[in-house]
Amino acid sequence: MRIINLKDEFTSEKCYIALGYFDGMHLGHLKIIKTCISDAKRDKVLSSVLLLDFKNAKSITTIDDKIKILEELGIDTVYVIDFTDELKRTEPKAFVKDILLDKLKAKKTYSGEDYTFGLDKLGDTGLLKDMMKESGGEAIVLNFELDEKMQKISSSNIKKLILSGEVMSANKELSRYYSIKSKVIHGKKYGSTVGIPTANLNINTGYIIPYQGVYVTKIKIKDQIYKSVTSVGKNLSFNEDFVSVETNIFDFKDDIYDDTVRLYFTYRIRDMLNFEDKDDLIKQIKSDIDFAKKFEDYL
Ligand SMILES: Cc1cc2nc3c(=O)[nH]c(=O)nc-3n(C[C@H](O)[C@H](O)[C@H](O)COP(=O)(O)O)c2cc1C
Ligand SMILES: Nc1ncnc2c1ncn2[C@@H]1O[C@H](COP(=O)(O)OP(=O)(O)O)[C@@H](O)[C@H]1O
Repeated sequence: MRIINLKDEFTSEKCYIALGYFDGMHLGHLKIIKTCISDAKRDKVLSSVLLLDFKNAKSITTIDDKIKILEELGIDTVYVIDFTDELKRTEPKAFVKDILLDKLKAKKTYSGEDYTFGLDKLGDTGLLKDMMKESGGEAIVLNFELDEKMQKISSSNIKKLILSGEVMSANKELSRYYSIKSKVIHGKKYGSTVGIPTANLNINTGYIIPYQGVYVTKIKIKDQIYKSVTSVGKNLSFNEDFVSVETNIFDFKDDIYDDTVRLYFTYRIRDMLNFEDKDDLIKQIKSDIDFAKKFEDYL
C-alpha cells in the first residue's frame, strides 16, 4: 500500500477512489471502501481512498487508525490531503476537476448518499455524478447501511453513543470495540499501595473519551491482549478535579510506564462515585473486577 500526501510530488495512475470523512470506519464506510476495492480488482485498476487530515480534531478513529484499517482491507493507495483553509475554500467543481480528475486520475468515485465537499460543503453527489459522467467516468453512490432499528449508521450517532457511555451500542455499529491508543503515564501511586495498580493513560490524544464511569475493557500491550477494568473520570473519592483513565489489568504485573497501549471499551458498568471511606472504594473496585472478569466478549 502507498501513502501519498497531496502536498508532495507524486505520479498517479488511473484509479477508483472512495470518498468520505470516514470517522469511525463503521459498517457504512466499510461497504463503500470494500465495493471500491472489489470493483477495482475486477477492472484491473488501482483502488484508493482520499483521507482528510483534520489534525488536532477529536475523533473516533485517528488518521493512523484509518490507514491501518485500510491496509488490512487491501487498498492500493491512500491519498492524504491536509484539511487547510485553502481546501475549505475550494469550489466544489475545482475539487472534482483539479484534485479528483487531474491530480488523482479518478475514473470512478465511491461515496455515501450524504457525501458533501468543497466550499461550505456545497458539492454533493449530484454534482459529482454529473462531472464524473462528463469526464467519461462514473460516481457510484451507495445507500446507507442501517442498524437493527433501521436507522442509518453514522459517525455522529456513534460519537454520541460513546460520549454518553453507550459503548456496547457504539461497538455494534462500528463492528469492533471502540479503542483509544495512548501512552501510560504516572498517577498518584495509590493503586499499588492497596494491591490494585491502575495504569493511567494520557487522554490528550486525538480520541474522544467515553462518558465518565467504570468500564469492562481489554488492553493491548506489546501485541498481547489482556482483560482489564477501567475508570474514566474524576477520582471523586480523592477530591480530584481532572479526568483520568485508569485501568487495572488482570493477570499482569509488569512496569509499563511510557509504553504505548490500546484500550478497548466493552461495556459500561456504573457511574464514578464519591466514597467517603477508602475501604468502601476498594470493596467496590474488587466487585467491578469480579464483574469484568466474568464478562464475555460479544463481537
Ligand atoms: C474499576 C475501578 C473503579 C473505580 N471507581 C472509582 C470510583 O467510583 N470513585 C473514585 O473516586 N475512583 C474510582 N476509581 C479510581 C481509583 O480511585 C484510582 O484508580 C486509585 O485511586 C488509584 O489511582 P492511581 O493510579 O493514581 O494511584 C476506580 C478505579 C478502578 C480501576
Ligand atoms: N496489573 C496491573 N495493572 C495496571 N498496572 C500495573 C499492573 N501491574 C503492574 N502495573 C504497573 O503499575 C502502574 C500503576 O501503579 P499505580 O500504583 O496505580 O501507579 P500510578 O498512580 O502511577 O498509576 C502501571 O502504570 C504499570 O506500570
